[in-house]
Amino acid sequence: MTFGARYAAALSERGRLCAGIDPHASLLLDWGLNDDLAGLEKFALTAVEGLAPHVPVVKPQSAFYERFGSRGVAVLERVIAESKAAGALVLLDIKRGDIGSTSQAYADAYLDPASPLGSDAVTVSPYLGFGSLTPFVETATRFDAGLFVLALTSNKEGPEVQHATVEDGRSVGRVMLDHLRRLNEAETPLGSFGAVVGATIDGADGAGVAYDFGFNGPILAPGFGEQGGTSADLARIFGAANASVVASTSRGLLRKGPSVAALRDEALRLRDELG
Ligand SMILES: O=c1ccn([C@@H]2O[C@H](COP(=O)(O)O)[C@@H](O)[C@H]2O)c(=O)[nH]1
Repeated sequence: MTFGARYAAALSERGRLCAGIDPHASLLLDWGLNDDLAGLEKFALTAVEGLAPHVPVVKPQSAFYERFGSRGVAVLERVIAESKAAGALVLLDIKRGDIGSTSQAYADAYLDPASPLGSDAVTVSPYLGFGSLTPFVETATRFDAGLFVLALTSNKEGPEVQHATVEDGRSVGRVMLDHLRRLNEAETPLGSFGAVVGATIDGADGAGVAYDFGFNGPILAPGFGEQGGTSADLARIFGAANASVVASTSRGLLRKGPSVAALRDEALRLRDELG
């Protein structure tokens, strides 16, 4: 089953919340844990226990595990395995992108199910040119995995690059969405090539022209919660494409811990709010 098909099924079964599992040092301390390897492990696996059985997608942010070196990465491997076992799709947030030959090694590391870090999907950066992502696209296709391409990010600095225009007048963000539209053409129920579009953006390019998010692919909307994005913003930005959006929250949700029940209850509350 393709990633797009698994994603569509997961959203119809579990709603549209993506749970970010980001072990910030400050959150570890809030949970009464030390900012060390044992604290990381306790935090991450508690979050998995509270969230992964209930949400369609979990999104561990690799940086927070890499902070602890190889032993932190071993914790990330457990987060991936245990989240999958709980029935969630794992979207590993790595934002990788490089020349093609190196991209192939990243794709092998993160998309091959036989790899210890093999995930259902990863975030990738197209800013070495969309074509540099070809090894990711081919590897994702081979393994029925997915990609989420940074198109219109949630941070305020993004428009400097993403609203810049190319020769034919399209903004860079629109060019990325058009590439995804081509990759997802004719796929049912949904293609496997998604976009990252912040829940914080205003929905239009620098010239005020609204973006068309009907590219037949999954959409990850980070910035929901802590960064200010709301469910009303999602409806306004995405219109009919909102049905393919998972709204991603990390800190806002994780602050409800360390109680497993409180994490679950907040995830279910947000799921209901998102509709
Ligand atoms: O445009 C983007 C792309 C990715 N992110 C990531 O999402 C989470 C957001 O965490 P919050 O605590 O809910 O703010 C984090 O892992 C970012 O690296 C993003 O925020 N914006």
